[in-house]
Amino acid sequence: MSQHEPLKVALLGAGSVGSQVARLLLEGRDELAHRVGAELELIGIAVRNVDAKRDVDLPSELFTTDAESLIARADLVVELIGGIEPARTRIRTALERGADVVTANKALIATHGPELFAIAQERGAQLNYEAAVAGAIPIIRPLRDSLAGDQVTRILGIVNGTTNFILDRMHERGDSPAEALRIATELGYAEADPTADIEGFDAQQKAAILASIAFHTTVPVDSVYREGITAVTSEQIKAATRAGYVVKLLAICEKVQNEAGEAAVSARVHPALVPAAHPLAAVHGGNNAVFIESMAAGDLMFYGAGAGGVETASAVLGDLVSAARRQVAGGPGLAASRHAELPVLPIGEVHTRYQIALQVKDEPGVLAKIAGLFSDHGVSLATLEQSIPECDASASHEPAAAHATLVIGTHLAAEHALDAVVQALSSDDSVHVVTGVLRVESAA
Ligand SMILES: NC(=O)C1=CN([C@@H]2O[C@H](COP(=O)(O)OP(=O)(O)OC[C@H]3O[C@@H](n4cnc5c(N)ncnc54)[C@H](O)[C@@H]3O)[C@@H](O)[C@H]2O)C=CC1
Ligand SMILES: N[C@@H](CC=O)C(=O)O
Ligand code: NA
Repeated sequence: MSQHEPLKVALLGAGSVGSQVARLLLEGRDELAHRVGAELELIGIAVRNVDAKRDVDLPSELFTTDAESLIARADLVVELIGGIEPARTRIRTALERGADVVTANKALIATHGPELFAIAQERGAQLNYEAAVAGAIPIIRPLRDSLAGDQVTRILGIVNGTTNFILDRMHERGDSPAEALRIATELGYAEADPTADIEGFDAQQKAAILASIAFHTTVPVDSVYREGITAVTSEQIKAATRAGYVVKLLAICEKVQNEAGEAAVSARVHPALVPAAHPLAAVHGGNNAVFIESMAAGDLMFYGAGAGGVETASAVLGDLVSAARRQVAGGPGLAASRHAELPVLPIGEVHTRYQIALQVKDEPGVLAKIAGLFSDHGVSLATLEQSIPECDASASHEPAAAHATLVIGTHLAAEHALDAVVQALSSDDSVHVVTGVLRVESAA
């Protein structure tokens, strides 16, 4: 590993996201050091009350109420206190010192982004904010970097996990909005003041950030039309369901033409009916999804956890590692780290489930024999479907074809074991032919 000095990381805030960032930084210290080329040393966590009870057990000596002196010693500052002040002043101080900053604070980026980016640029520092929009989902970087050569025409998405959770609960379980919000808050999805979620302010800030990046334009938060979900009733949800729709809080950012036919930007956030068959209708709980339409790439879709402490911490750490790599390398850093050098499994050692179709003799004892061939190789059967071809008596005087088609589903098995079963089946005199093997894949 490189001999680069450890990089000092100051964390501001130890709430839902901050405490998870601290935990992942401490638990992943060695691995992160390999990825960065230097240790990421968590030098302290600035909080309001060092004795407050927290969900995550963190070393008490890390806590301080003196954020200023922590920032003064840091190479990288992670701001996770939220809101405008003192977050804005702390980030300004850090950037003015030349430290890189990572934040999840969409309220701040949407309202004071230009001022902070200007300081960052002037001081040669980075201000990363992937977690500010759609939590764990990589969306800022793809929009800003990967699509930098394309023309984005429209963004349509669910960008607030709390309201998606509430609407989903109202729709799926008939929960009251208040009960659903209580659970969303317990799960760490809601803002410190959940009015930001339910009245659509949070989604409005995210829409302003997305539209600004996508359309290379300053999109003030107040120019984004906003309606929250507080006026959505369970009767409306039921009526929407009957008509084949689902109610979702959408953020829609578009490149349009104004009445004079000139290019313009429109951004709005409001509840809307989405057809039940639309992919957005299948976004449940605290998840988010963002569709991007662009001239060259066409349609792209991003989906995943839009809220939650540990999920959001993933995006924060990604930003942190990226900034730290630049500090170590004096540039973008490693294109791809290879330090783990794990063995790559041959296909025979891969475990999956299988569906095997075969034609067998239609006679007594065959099924038991075939089941035996599977169990001889340690492959256990999950499903078995048998069909016998119908015989058209008027077309032929021959006896009915004495074979049956079997479709067998297995539980998880190693590929080499499955190969052995197929070989055994192929050479068994009860089997006419193994007609096909498909692997059955599903989410982990
Ligand atoms: N919770 C989530 O799912 C997501 C949150 N975010 C953003 O991440 C940031 C943090 O959010 P959460 O962790 O959920 O909030 P939180 O309310 O759980 O945590 C904020 C913490 O900062 C502390 N704090 C407030 N003022 C402080 C100060 N002056 N100095 C030190 N600590 C102070 C609070 O006591 C609290 O412990 C916010 O900007 C939020 O919008 C972004 C994406 C997802
Ligand atoms: N409160 C926000 C948290 C993530 O940005 C949400 O519910 O989406
Ligand atoms: Na994100």
